[in-house]
Amino acid sequence: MALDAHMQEALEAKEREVRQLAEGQRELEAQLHDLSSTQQKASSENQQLREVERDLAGKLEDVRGQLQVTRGRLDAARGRVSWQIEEKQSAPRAREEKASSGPRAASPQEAPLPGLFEAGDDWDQLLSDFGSPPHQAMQLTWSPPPTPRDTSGSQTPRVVRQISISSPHAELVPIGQEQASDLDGAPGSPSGVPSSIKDQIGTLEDPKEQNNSPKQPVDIPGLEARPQARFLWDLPGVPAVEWGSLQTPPLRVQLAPEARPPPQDPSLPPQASAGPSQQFQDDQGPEDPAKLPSWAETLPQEPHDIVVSDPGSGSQEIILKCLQSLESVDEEDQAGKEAHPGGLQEAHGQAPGPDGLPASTLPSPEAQLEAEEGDSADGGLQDLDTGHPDWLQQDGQPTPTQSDMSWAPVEAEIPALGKLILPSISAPTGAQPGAADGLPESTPTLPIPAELEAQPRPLSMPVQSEKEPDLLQPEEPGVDSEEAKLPSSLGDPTASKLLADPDYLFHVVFVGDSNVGKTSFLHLLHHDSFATGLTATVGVDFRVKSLLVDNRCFALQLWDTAGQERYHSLTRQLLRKAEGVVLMYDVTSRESFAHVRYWLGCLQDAGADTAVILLLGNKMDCEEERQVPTEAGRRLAQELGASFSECSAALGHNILEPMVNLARSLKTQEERLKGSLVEVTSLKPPKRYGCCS
Ligand SMILES: Nc1nc2c(ncn2[C@@H]2O[C@H](COP(=O)(O)OP(=O)(O)OP(=O)(O)O)[C@@H](O)[C@H]2O)c(=O)[nH]1
Repeated sequence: MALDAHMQEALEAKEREVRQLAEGQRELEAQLHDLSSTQQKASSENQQLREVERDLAGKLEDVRGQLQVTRGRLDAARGRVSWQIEEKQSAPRAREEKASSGPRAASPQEAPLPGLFEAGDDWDQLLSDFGSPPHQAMQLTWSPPPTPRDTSGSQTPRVVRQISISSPHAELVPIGQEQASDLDGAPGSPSGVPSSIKDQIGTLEDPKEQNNSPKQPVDIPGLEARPQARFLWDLPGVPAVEWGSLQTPPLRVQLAPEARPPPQDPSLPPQASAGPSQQFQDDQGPEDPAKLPSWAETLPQEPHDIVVSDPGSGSQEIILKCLQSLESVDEEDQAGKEAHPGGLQEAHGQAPGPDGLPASTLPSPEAQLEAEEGDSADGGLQDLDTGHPDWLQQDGQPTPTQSDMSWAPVEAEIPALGKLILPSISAPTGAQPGAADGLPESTPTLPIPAELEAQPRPLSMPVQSEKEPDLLQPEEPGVDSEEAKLPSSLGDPTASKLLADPDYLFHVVFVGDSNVGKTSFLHLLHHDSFATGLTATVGVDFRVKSLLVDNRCFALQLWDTAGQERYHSLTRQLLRKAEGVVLMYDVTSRESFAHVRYWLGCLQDAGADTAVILLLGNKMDCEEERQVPTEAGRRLAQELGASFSECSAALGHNILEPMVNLARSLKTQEERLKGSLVEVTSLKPPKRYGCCS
């Protein structure tokens, strides 16, 4: 019985436990239910949040796109407005200058356009700046900003090249008249620069000083008035024969003055570190505008002249301005052509100012490119040959032309040139003492332009003076001098003929991130010297390189674009006409390599699908800092269907060879395209005429 009673109690206790457990289970189930409903709510909220996020991202993207468009428009508007302001201001300024006695030194205060091209531009502020008349007369010059060295500021732009554009005309004639009696023929002294001008450009006569001095904008009153001036590609009514013809007055070469560097402005951004390239700049000590290249200008006296002061930048300023006024130019140009074939002032409704170039004189790059194409179709390639003196260096002895006889009277006889061929102009040996004399590298130094590039009609490019020591050819590995060479001499009739009538002309655009070395590469290609302290490219620049490859003369019009983002829209414009594209990256910068795809996208956007692409990794001399293996470059090139090469602009490795290969590829591509064109046309049914015809 006792056992039964115990059992009974135990059973009851168990039952109680079971009941408690069941209750606990119910509670837990209830909690679970609560939790799952909470979870459901949370997940639905999550879902909503995700949708909202997606919405916001889309809107953000839209806003970004709009911002970009707005930026582009502001950029274009800013360019136009600044030009218009300059034009308005230039007339009174010119009068002031005439009234003032003595040479007018470039004033750093008045040099830069307000805030132009600064990274942290407040666009509204800029526009309002442009909208309100400045207190000081603005001049057609951009001064380089002071360049305090700060290696930490890698994103800040390097010194912006100084730009000066004016349109001399009215006062060029007296200058030209003075010229005959005012040539000193001294090395480094440009021919045809009247003493008055020389006075104003101060240190011009001393080539060494020229090398050691910073580039300064110099306002030469005598070179500013040119009511009818038009840009090179836009010279209606100008007989082609006038350009480069030996019947025309000789080119006048004007070396820019070398002046003191502008006072340092602490508000301006420090110069960006160039990464591995720093070593080259460090050699120079604290960078100052002295490293900016000295410059030269050669002006054809008739009938339209453009003065561009920026060594090594060729037509950069002109093109930049053209691109800035892209939107308005076509109509205005058209109107101007109808109303006033000699110039575009009327189209703008502006009185011709003494030194102002109306904005309408700035054709779009497209117009320019088309003009060039038209010209080449019409009259061969004469106008595209810059007369670049590369071919003069075959024997290491530049041959002077009529234009530079006063510079280097002993060098050679004046070659007989084809009537449309503007002679190449070589600078005297003394023009760049640094390279030739073996001056220490620490001499401030930008490669002094000793080459005068001439752009004949209608590309009446300013002629630049830059020295071209004969370094490249011998150093160029892998390039057979028989296969790839520059025409030897203007005195050589074959060379002259080739230059006068190249077999091929191609537009090649160099693109790539800022600092990868595009300008350095091109500088080396043209001047056979590595340019230290180069400034960041502004807008675009172009030169023509003549190459003799496989017994064919190639004129490569090489466009150097600015890697800085603010100029990408300009680059995209150029890419539309590109036949060849050099996608350059820096082997020490993974980022620049990654951006190759971005540039390729730009190329595709521009519709230049048939362009021949060369992928070029620069700075291969910086092996220690290398971030992009050669193999990666090769693979990418394979993927893109591009040719590939690595080079070093600093050492001069692989400079000419890739260009030679590119020329060959361009030729092949052109032949291929021509072939397909023929096929298409031959498929056309013959024209049917009416029964009466
Ligand atoms: N070590 C080394 N430095 C180089 C080489 N090529 C160029 N640099 C340096 O790289 C820097 C940029 O060169 P740039 O030629 O101005 O570069 P870029 O691509 O034209 O730049 P943007 O004009 O801004 O587009 C300069 O400081 C050059 O001295 C090279 O082959 N080796």
